[in-house]
Amino acid sequence: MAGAIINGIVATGTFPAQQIYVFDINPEKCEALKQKAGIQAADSIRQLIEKCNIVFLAVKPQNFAEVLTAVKPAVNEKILFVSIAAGISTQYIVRSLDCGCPVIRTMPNTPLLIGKGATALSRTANVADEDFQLVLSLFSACGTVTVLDESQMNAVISVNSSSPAYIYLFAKAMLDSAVKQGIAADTALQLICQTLEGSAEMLRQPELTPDDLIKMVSSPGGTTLKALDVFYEHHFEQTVDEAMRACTKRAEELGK
Ligand SMILES: NC(=O)C1=CN([C@@H]2O[C@H](COP(=O)(O)OP(=O)(O)OC[C@H]3O[C@@H](n4cnc5c(N)ncnc54)[C@H](OP(=O)(O)O)[C@@H]3O)[C@@H](O)[C@H]2O)C=CC1
Ligand SMILES: O=C(O)[C@@H]1CCC=N1
Repeated sequence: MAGAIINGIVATGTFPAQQIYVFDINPEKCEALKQKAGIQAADSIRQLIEKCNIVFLAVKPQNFAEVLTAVKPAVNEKILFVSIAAGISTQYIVRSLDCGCPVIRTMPNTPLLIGKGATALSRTANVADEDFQLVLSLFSACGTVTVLDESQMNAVISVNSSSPAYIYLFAKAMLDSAVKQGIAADTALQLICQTLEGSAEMLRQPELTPDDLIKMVSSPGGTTLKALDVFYEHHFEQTVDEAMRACTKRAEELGK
């Protein structure tokens, strides 16, 4: 994800590459990011903290304790932290650093790689408006941004951030079925992608609800109703609800 964010920021010229530093515990990944995006590499977390006044925390939630322990000796209240980690609260970051640093908690998604991300953000009360606007502009350079209360930041993972995986799974299942029914995979993929894009655009029409849209497709006595019958028989909506709640539960566990 760090790579996706850096590439987005550099590609859109939102921030000069020479002013961006990266540190990854794996020197090869660090070098690859440096070469690909034309940015600088720091030798250690400490050096990174000393060079930067906005620090993105982009490690897995399981690595947060060790990273914050390494950050703590060099931290000061002027550094703004931007976390992209699932489940990690701003309170946890502030408490671990034992410093009243401003913190922005974000939840981006992988379509950010192609400038089509959807990022949710929340902030601690001491984040300056101009700093928040700057971080909003970094993410909005690679997609849309939505500001939420932090209390919603675990649940939103299931909505925008883990959800690309459910959509890819659905697309894969459609693709497999299309191939089994004799349609060439590349043809089916094009049709599925255009259908997903078109359907998303239809969902954006404020006067049409998802139920209205389902009705528009479902001719009486026709094919769609037969397909929907199978989905309902297999409790499709309940399955999606259970999956999204499992996602949120895992975020809560990761934050403990
Ligand atoms: N993937 C996604 O779609 C999304 C991910 N996120 C969040 O982004 C974060 C990163 O996820 P993702 O990019 O998938 O994970 P990755 O494992 O790909 O990236 C994290 C990187 O941090 C490195 N790392 C581990 N420990 C340290 C350390 N102590 N100091 C410096 N670097 C370290 C890892 O190295 P190593 O591999 O050796 O451990 C790895 O290269 C997570 O918190 C996740 O919740 C948020 C939204 C979407
Ligand atoms: O699977 C994960 O934990 C991360 C967070 C959201 C998307 N990927």
